[in-house]
Amino acid sequence: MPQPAALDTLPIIDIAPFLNSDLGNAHNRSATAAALHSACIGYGFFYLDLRAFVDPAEPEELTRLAREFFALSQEDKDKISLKNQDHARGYARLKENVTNGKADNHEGIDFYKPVEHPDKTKPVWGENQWPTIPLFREKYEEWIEKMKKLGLIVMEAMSFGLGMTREEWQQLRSQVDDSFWVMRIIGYPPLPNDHDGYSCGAHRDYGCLTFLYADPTPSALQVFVKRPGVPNEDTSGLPAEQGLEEGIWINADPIPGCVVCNIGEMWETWTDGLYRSTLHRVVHRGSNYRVSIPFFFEPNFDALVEPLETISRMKEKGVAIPGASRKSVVYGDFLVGKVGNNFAAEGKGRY
Ligand SMILES: O=C(O)CCC(=O)C(=O)O
Ligand SMILES: [Fe+2]
Repeated sequence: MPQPAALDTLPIIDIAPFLNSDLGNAHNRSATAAALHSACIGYGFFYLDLRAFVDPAEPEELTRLAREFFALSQEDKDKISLKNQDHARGYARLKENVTNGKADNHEGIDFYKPVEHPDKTKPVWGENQWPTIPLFREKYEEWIEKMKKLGLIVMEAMSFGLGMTREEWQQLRSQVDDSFWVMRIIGYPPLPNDHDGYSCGAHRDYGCLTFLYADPTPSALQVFVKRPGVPNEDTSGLPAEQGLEEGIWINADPIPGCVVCNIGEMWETWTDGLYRSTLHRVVHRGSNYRVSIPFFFEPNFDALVEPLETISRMKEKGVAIPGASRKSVVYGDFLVGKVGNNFAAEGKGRY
């Protein structure tokens, strides 16, 4: 029997056992690794309890700084427009981002890993543009360093969950140890009833791991959970190939001390479809101005992403692997294919 929507909540996973190398906590590590594995198979989304890793005051300060930026005049915000740069790094106005052909009701700033020899005529190869608000850059750079560390920690925990050998983990680690990360700061005014689209339309994240901290606004981020037998009553705005999928939208409301984590499309290649990147969207109908600050921990720009050895072993053992949903790819080529279009497109579209 399908479960009623109210019972569906995402699992909460404590990353603490992977924060130090205390050999005594092998048991807790296995529990965390197993929880990650089943969350990736069942949802592609979960909460990560980070209380042992970050002080909750830190991300709160970041959303405060973000609000200070979004409260500036349009003219001042446009000073760091992504159009000054490579059309990816910088500020995008309200409705400038387009998902599934519809304008998203948000504004935001994107920062990418800095590159040597920047060239703003090349997709994603320009320079970051920082607001001049005091401490803005310093505080965000501290958070980026933390999220990069967290990315490697979660990846290592996932490698245990997938039964990878230590050598295989080192090989995977070498594909993500110079992550081509993205730090995104998003501001959402309330969604007007007559807006043709969403606060952020349904999409999958395309990379590796997303760590999303959001202010406490409830009922904004929604995750599409497959439920065979439950016809999706709300297919509007879904990508065309998803329109017939059976399932429900569940809320992923913020939990104090946690970030929401989801896996991107590169995991579909690594696991030959065992882990799937899950659709999500933002429908913010409340009356406040919502701020979220997702950090995208991505593979290295030149990483060749292809199915992992451990998946072949699972197949030999009879584990049902859905099969390649996407081809092996060099991450940077894949990324440029996604965001490079922004050069040509009228509206910017990330997904
Ligand atoms: O703001 C949110 O809650 C989600 C944003 C998101 O999904 C994205 O930027 O990829
Ligand atoms: Fe997303």
